[in-house]
Amino acid sequence: MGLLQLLKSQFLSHLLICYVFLVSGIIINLLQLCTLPVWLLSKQLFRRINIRLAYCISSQMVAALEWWSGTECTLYTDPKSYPLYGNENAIVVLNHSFEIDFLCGWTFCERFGVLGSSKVLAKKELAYVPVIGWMWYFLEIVFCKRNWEQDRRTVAQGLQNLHDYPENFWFLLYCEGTRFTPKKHQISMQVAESKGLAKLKYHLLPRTKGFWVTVQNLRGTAAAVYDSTLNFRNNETPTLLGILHGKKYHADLYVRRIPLELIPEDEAECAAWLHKLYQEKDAFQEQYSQTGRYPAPVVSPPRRPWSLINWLFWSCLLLYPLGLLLAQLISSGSMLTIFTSVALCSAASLGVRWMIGQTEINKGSSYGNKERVEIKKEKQESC
Ligand SMILES: CC/C=C\C/C=C\C/C=C\C/C=C\C/C=C\C/C=C\CCC(=O)SCCNC(=O)CCNC(=O)[C@H](O)C(C)(C)COP(=O)(O)OP(=O)(O)OC[C@H]1O[C@@H](n2cnc3c(N)ncnc32)[C@H](O)[C@@H]1OP(=O)(O)O
Ligand SMILES: CCCCCCCCCCCCCCCC(=O)OC[C@@H](O)COP(=O)(O)O
Repeated sequence: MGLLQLLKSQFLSHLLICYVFLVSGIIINLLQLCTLPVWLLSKQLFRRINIRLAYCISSQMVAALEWWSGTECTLYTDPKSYPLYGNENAIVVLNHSFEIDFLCGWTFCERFGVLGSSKVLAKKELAYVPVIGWMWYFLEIVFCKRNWEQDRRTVAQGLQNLHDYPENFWFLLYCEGTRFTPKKHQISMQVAESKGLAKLKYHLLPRTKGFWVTVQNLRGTAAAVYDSTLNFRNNETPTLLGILHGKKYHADLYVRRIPLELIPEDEAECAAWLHKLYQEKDAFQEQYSQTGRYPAPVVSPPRRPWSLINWLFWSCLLLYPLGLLLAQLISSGSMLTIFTSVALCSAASLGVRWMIGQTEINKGSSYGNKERVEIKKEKQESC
């Protein structure tokens, strides 16, 4: 084992990375809070400042993926579409089977210069996650309760607000609505059967309402849908903990650019279009699992140094005072102070472990786990 590999496997390294992420994140969240009065003076200035502050947080996770774990991300796409990536607003549709799929998405955002402004239709629970969830408030991320009756107005309003967004953004939509598990797959295929839809092998049945409302509300704002299919080589199941331990993965992303005008306006036609898209995505997955390739050439953008520079900046800024504090603590010899410091470090470490838990599929929600009869019963009870 090399020295670097040894360093990556050490608990102390992980503790320091988490410390930098958590403390810098909270400082940035506080700075974001201070930008609120700017909204009253200039909404666009507020947005531009918050794009940059958000970049300082999300790019730390990208740096962990690209520079700490050395994970490689390969893009397969049509070379004619390539120059448009990062230079237009787009709706990204991505399969939802991996714990770090969002992080690979962020990596591509970083490489095409839209990381700070990237958006997602996120479940409401994520809004309460410190650092990331709080950062999202200031980025005008659209949250949903995964209950159409409650979401239809708020989601449409959130999307309308993005009409005059001052910088290019990608809006990520996981149409499956939840991470893939064998049980959720089995239940969603029962729904597909009952609706006379073709069965999917690698995806859950897509939820069509969020897609339709997104396309309708971003017409004139977004130029295209980027249909994206992500896989990892060697059947790996990557995790955020793996990244933290410096494990290297290799992600392959296939992107097709579909102009927004090609998507039907009528709700039922739009839903049928999405179901067809997922059948095509399923075929790409099948091809990938058989051949390890997608039907497009490799046009990979290289990783950029900015995420690493940002990470080194925050590390230097926060590790220096930590070192001084530790030295003072040890020389003070006060057991109470040492005990309090150890307790604080443990609490911070547990806090980050809880945040990482949010990305773990086995700790995922029960959404999509229930039979249709149960859902109907719950909806009737809540009425
Ligand atoms: C060049 C490079 C290109 C690309 C790079 C890639 C990506 C980078 C881009 C951006 C990155 C940005 C940010 C990333 C950072 C972090 C992201 C992290 C995570 C956040 C993700 C989430 O939180 S996912 C969860 C939330 N999102 C969604 O749920 C979206 C999808 N859902 C919907 O659209 C839903 O319709 C809804 C949420 C709007 C409403 O929910 P509801 O449950 O009420 O849905 P429906 O009305 O659709 O459901 C009822 C109908 O569904 C049928 N049904 C019942 N059971 C099932 C089942 N198990 N499966 C499928 N369908 C089911 C039911 O029969 C109902 O049908 P009807 O016919 O009666 O309507
Ligand atoms: C520098 C690195 C330091 C590591 C710090 C860890 C920080 C953790 C950040 C948590 C980010 C949360 C994003 C979670 C995205 C996600 O994957 O959400 C799941 C939902 O789609 C669907 O949920 P479900 O229905 O439960 O499958």
